Amino acid sequence: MENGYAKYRVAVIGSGNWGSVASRLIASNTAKLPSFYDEVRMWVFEEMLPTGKKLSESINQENENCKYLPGIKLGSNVIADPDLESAVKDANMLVFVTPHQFVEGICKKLVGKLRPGAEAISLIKGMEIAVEKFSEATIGYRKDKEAATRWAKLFTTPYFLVSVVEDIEGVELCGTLKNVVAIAAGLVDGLDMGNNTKAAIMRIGLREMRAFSKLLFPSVRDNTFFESCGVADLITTCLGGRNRRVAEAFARNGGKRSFDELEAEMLHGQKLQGVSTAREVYEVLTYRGWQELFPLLSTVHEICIGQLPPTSIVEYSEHTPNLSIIGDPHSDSQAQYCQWNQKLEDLDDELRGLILVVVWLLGGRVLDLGGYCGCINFTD
Ligand SMILES: NC(=O)C1=CN([C@@H]2O[C@H](COP(=O)(O)OP(=O)(O)OC[C@H]3O[C@@H](n4cnc5c(N)ncnc54)[C@H](O)[C@@H]3O)[C@@H](O)[C@H]2O)C=CC1
Ligand SMILES: O=C(CO)COP(=O)(O)O
Repeated sequence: MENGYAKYRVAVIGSGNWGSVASRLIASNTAKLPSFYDEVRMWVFEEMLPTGKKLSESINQENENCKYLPGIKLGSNVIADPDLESAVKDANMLVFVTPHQFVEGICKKLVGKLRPGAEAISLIKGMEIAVEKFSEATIGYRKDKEAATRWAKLFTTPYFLVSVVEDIEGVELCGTLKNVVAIAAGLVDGLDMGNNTKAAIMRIGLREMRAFSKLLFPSVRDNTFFESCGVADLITTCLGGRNRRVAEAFARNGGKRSFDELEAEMLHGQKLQGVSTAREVYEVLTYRGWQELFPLLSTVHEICIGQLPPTSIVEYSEHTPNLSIIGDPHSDSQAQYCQWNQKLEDLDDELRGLILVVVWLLGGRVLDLGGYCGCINFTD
């Protein structure tokens, strides 16, 4: 008996492409592991199929999600349930896997409806695992390694390796931000600029992902970007994902057809995350005055809303004098900052914080990256 529960009961909230894959994966484990109930309830956002049948009914009859994961059996212990409350009411392990724009509304409906002590995970990673090709993922956790390991057990199969990392914000931001970089990669493809340019965009994108994450959350670890959720997911999404594909079409059309229009036409109900994420990131950058530090992330949004042409994706670099300060504090060209940073790093946290505040009050530009490095830029 763990956490007061004899057994764990899993509900999956979402039944799109990844939601269906995740349900299948989990159900293959719950059927085998004695600490879990076999049944996995999958909440389905109800839709009418062209046949006139409801999606949830079709899934339960065919054991297949013919709209979002056709041709793959989910496992007889996956039960589709269009009623959110009923799908979660007995569960003590909840797996959230809907497009992020719907999460808030769903959570509001769940208030007061969950079992006390229920745990939840948000899924942000995944590849072609429904057909059992080798793949991997990362789970971020804060403090409770035992719970993280339990979640990893629920997902791990011989073809899907799951690691756990004590860096919840880093893992979350990797999954979020790489979709913006994937838009940039797709634009490069649509402009027929070739692999060297695309590799450069991916490198700059990864660097901005890391810098942005560390500025927002100083606890974020460098190593997280070398886990599956970082560089591996970035590569796969930039080579083959939906964001990349739709961005390529956007660039081929010279930006004349909107992302919304292309998404509806090309994805048949699946949702892009990169365009709305770019907008949300841009809001943070504008609010904090960080736009020029993150030219790639900023430019993607400005292209998406038609403020800049798709070609701008490769035209911003000359305006980026400060990026290396954050992305690579040890680069030769930034020696003066490094000296400052090294001195700051040697100080204890309180004193360093005090110095940074004083510099800020004197009008200097301060980037406090916590234990990693505190940066002062007097020249901006
Ligand atoms: N497909 C993939 O390979 C991966 C996706 N993810 C992430 O998982 C999340 C879910 O993606 P997918 O499962 O691929 O979904 P999807 O993009 O394949 O499907 C869209 C889903 O949204 C549902 N939906 C539409 N309107 C809705 C509404 N008003 N309220 C609630 N749901 C609504 C649809 O019924 C469908 O289930 C996304 O954040 C995505 O970035 C993460 C890893 C891999
Ligand atoms: O969010 C996703 C994977 O994490 C899905 O996006 P892509 O299909 O563009 O890779």
